[in-house]
Amino acid sequence: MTHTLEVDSIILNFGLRRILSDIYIKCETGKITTFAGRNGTGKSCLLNIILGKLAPLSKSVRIDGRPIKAAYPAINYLPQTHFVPAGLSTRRVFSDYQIDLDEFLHHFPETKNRIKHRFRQLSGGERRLIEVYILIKAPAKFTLLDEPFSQIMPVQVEKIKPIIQAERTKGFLITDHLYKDVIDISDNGYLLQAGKTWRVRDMASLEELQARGYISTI
Ligand SMILES: Nc1ncnc2c1ncn2[C@@H]1O[C@H](COP(=O)(O)OP(=O)(O)OP(=O)(O)O)[C@@H](O)[C@H]1O
Repeated sequence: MTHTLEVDSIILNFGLRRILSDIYIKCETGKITTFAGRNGTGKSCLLNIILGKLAPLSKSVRIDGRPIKAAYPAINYLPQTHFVPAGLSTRRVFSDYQIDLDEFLHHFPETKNRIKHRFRQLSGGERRLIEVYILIKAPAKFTLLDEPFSQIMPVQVEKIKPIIQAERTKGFLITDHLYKDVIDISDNGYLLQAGKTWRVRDMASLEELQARGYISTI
């Protein structure tokens, strides 16, 4: 059965400044949805509204047509900042989140010698890789990934993309400035500009994103 996450009727102001006003996003299980937009347009704010962490003047967040009272456990979220407690041993991180360490090492054998360290002893990129992997694998109907590819080595980004694609029971909503990587795996997408979302009919052609000035035509 396909599940649907829909967001609309959002009005968000900070002081006199209107950040979000004309929003519609639909995310379905089995699909990867890109949520693009320039710095400061309000992408993280919208993700936080979906999660119930930020209260706008109005909002409607629905799963299968019904307004949700709480995001957890249906919706998981990868923030831009590190979320795993740094004092844990790296092995403990995998066991606490109930994620198969051997499978992770199968995908990323280059990290094998790093697993014996505490999480805080890993580099920012190594921590980010593990946090992204945990969120991709953790059970949820919908997973919101805020900038999952930043800080991660390009060769590892190439490995992460098919891992996301393989999680076909989930719906992913992904924002990332490395738009080529997200578009590469996305089924549909939206562009946030001037407080409004625009549905992008054909992400792969890049023409609509160029026409709206999100990416350069060169
Ligand atoms: N608590 C707040 N008070 C006032 N302004 C805020 C607050 N939080 C965010 N903003 C402003 O709202 C705008 C949208 O912020 P947001 O972080 O959602 O942008 P973004 O699209 O996620 O940016 P980026 O791509 O750089 O992460 C920004 O101009 C930001 O400065």
